[in-house]
Amino acid sequence: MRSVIHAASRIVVKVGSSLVTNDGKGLDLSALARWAAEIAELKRRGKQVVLVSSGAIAEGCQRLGWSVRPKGVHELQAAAAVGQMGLCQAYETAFREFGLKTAQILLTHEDLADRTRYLNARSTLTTLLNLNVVPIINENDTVVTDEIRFGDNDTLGALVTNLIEADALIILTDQQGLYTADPRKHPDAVFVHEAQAGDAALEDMAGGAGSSVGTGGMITKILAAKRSARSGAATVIACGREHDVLSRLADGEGIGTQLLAPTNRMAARKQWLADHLKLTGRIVLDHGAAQAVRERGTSLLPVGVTAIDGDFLRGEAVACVDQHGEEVARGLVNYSSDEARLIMKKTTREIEATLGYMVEPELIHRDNMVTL
Ligand SMILES: Nc1ncnc2c1ncn2[C@@H]1O[C@H](COP(=O)(O)OP(=O)(O)O)[C@@H](O)[C@H]1O
Ligand SMILES: N[C@@H](CCC(=O)OP(=O)(O)O)C(=O)O
Repeated sequence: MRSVIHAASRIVVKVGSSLVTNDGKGLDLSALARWAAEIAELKRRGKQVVLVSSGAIAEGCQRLGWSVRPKGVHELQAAAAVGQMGLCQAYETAFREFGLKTAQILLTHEDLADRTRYLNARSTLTTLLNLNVVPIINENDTVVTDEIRFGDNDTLGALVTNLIEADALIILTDQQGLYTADPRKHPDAVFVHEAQAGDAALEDMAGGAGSSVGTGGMITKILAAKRSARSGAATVIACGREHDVLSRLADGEGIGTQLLAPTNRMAARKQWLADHLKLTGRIVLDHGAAQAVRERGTSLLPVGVTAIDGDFLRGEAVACVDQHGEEVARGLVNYSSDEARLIMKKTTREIEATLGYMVEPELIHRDNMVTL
């Protein structure tokens, strides 16, 4: 098995809390120095690298002298604020050794869910890459509330992979990769060298976090691979403690678990829609409309809509469901929920007569829609 990393030119590397903080015992500075050396080597080979690093909360707890991770959101946020300083200082120092500049980017779910902020984040990241800077990304833990958290950085890594249309996501963790079951609990579990990202069988193999330091476990890594595959990016899950892991992957060595993506790449705009986690409403389609959207990817006309749930504005993202409540598609609406309620079930000709104007004949244009 030859590693896909050999041919990848833009790579997102995610390092988990369990590695960065040496199982919660403060930042593992020697590990950070090793990854900096390896990333510098990848850059020397002409690859662009974005680093997604966890560890702020664990480092913050260490600095605050808290031996047990607190449960309260505000304590966790305070710990993240303290720890993020340490994390950035450590990376800045480590990369400076190799003449590389770093940039801190803290993202929230909302930054990637909003079209304008998403495009801004993408432009800033690609500008930094063109300036030969290593962007170091973490979740903006201090401002997010529970409902909108990525929670684990595997999901964030996948969204960043899609955001910058990277060729590959490398998730470094404390295991060699994916096993058929959690090796901490099942020592006889078998190692999985290669699979298709999105294969449902993988989700059954993967369990939760093995330590009290990590948050997602293997399941979030498998789901991150599935998400990254939507933009055509492959994912490699490998052990961050393995000697020269990144350079060996770049040499083509088949270490870790390789999760392959289909070769056709979804257009960036549709990809963004698929990642648009925050939906503001629901549109119920009649049988014919659901079939047309599902099978032929057509635009959604008001005439095919039987109900509107929720309050949304023009341009917001909504789910399109069939009569059984099953999600068929997601898309950006051309009309607000108030307008949509007035024009649903009506033909194109009736839109202007009802509203006094017509923005577009479609409620959702197919260019702004992704079928699921
Ligand atoms: N099928 C599996 N294969 C490998 N590891 C698994 C599996 N299921 C659960 N795990 C657990 O997932 C852990 C890695 O996830 P996590 O602790 O969240 O680390 P990180 O901080 O790197 O994200 C492993 O230590 C392991 O115990
Ligand atoms: N943003 C958090 C990281 C969350 C987390 O632990 O993620 P993971 O490394 O996937 O287990 C932090 O920096 O502490």
